[in-house]
Amino acid sequence: MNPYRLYLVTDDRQSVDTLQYVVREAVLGGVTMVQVREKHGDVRAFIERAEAVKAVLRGSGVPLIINDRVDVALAVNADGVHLGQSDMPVAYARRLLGSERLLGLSVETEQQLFESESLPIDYLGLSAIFATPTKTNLKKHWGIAGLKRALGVSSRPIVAIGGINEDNLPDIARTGVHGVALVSAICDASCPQTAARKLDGIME
Ligand SMILES: Cc1ncc(COP(=O)(O)OP(=O)(O)O)c(N)n1
Ligand SMILES: Cc1ncsc1CCOP(=O)(O)O
Ligand SMILES: [Mg+2]
Repeated sequence: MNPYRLYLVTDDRQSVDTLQYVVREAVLGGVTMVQVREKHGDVRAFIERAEAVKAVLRGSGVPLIINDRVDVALAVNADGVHLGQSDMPVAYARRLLGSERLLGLSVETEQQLFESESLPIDYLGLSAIFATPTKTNLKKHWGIAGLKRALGVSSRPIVAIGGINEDNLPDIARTGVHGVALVSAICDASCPQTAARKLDGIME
């Protein structure tokens, strides 16, 4: 099973109850991986919210990934970490995480894409495919052409992220990309389960 196919990234503006509801429903709808992304609270709140998601995921077989923070991932015994270009360097993270946990890295430029080939990571987050209100401090929009180029260059699984929804997903899926990561298309949906199921159907 490809764990990257439909990758939910959580919305840190949602309450813990909503967070748990969204994750539970999204898993029922076919999400294959969940990342807890917290950009505003303190580390204590991050751990509490990660534990809340972990409780929902227990027994589902869906891996729990922590955004940005290796310490939080270790504290809650998560399945992996997703790092950005200004987070802990991946060589340090890999040493702390060991070889079993998943380690993902955001790639925002062609240069970073080439450099990533020699890094001890499991997958790349190609950031961002399209403009998105969810994250506005983006270096570049790869578009479909950039995604195809990256797939031709990288030997690692690629997860496309940024502005992806059910309207543009068919074009992305046709590139053969390993997975797509989404925040608003699932977290803001009136029924996250139905949304995830539709997106999963398109990825198939
Ligand atoms: C799967 C995935 N890909 C890219 C990102 C973006 O990470 P980063 O560039 O570190 O930005 P923040 O998410 O930390 O704002 C991601 N989170 N997940
Ligand atoms: C975390 C992140 N990294 C690059 S774009 C993005 C946000 C994706 O959110 P959405 O799926 O709502 O566009
Ligand atoms: Mg980050």
